[in-house]
Amino acid sequence: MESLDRVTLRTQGGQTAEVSVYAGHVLSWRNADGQDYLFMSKNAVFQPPKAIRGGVPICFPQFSNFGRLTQQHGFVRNKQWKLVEKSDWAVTLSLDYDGQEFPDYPHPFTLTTRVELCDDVLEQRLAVTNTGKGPGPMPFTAALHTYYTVSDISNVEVEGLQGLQYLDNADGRLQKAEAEARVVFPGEVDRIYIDAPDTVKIHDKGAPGGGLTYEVRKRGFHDAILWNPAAVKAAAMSDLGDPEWKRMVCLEPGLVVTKPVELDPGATWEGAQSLRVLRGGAAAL
Ligand SMILES: O=P(O)(O)OC[C@H]1O[C@@H](O)[C@H](O)[C@@H](O)[C@@H]1O
Repeated sequence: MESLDRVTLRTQGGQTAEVSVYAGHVLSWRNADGQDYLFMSKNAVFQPPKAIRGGVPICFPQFSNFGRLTQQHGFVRNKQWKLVEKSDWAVTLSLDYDGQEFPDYPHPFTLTTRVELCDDVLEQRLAVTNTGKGPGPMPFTAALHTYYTVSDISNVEVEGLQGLQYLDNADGRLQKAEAEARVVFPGEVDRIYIDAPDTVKIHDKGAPGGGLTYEVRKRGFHDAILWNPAAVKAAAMSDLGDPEWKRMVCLEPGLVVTKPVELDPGATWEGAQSLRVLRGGAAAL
């Protein structure tokens, strides 16, 4: 069995984040009381090449089936990455792809992720360089597939998506308009919001201590995916049991539909997300 090397980041205030070298994957983000803001399934499998169910899987060079690969969400979440550098509060990991393993993706690239923990903010950057050793421009889609811990999905409202167009994965990818100021989860929700704003908030009214808000800021990623599988789909997932699906919601900065990227040889693209937890009056529940 390959080992799943982990790096632990710490702030002076006592927050921690664990990052796995396998998959370049943020596994946890805990406050000083040990509360994990990122959901990790009890049934998650930490055995390469399985994708890890929870934390922040990186979907690249393809989100879902938006691309030519047969692997849902691409292949970097199933690969061993390299540790580039680390300090108490930041880590950089990278993955080199030589363009050989997947005939449908003959584009060599270097992918880097940097995770920084600073006071109450977790920042994650993703950068990709087309090495120029493949055939011309490199097409890709991507997402930071972030799983948040919630008290119960029935307590969750997502703010910032009203008026946007979205592709409804739970309804044949029909394009629809979001009418709600606060999106709720009466059943399966699996949507790609097109050209989403750079700040979206997840309100969890049932979180201990009077509720909390996850403030998700993104840059470089134009779209945002919102996902909760609900009972029927969750039952079909061996690494997400019942009632665990009630304790998670995914909000994923994505580069999927708006302005698809064709990265020129030698060029670099960079995107990032910055996560913060608001409580009390700041949470505006
Ligand atoms: O089971 P996976 O491959 O990790 O994917 C989980 C989900 O990821 C979401 O981003 C997709 O929108 C869903 O359609 C998908 O089911």
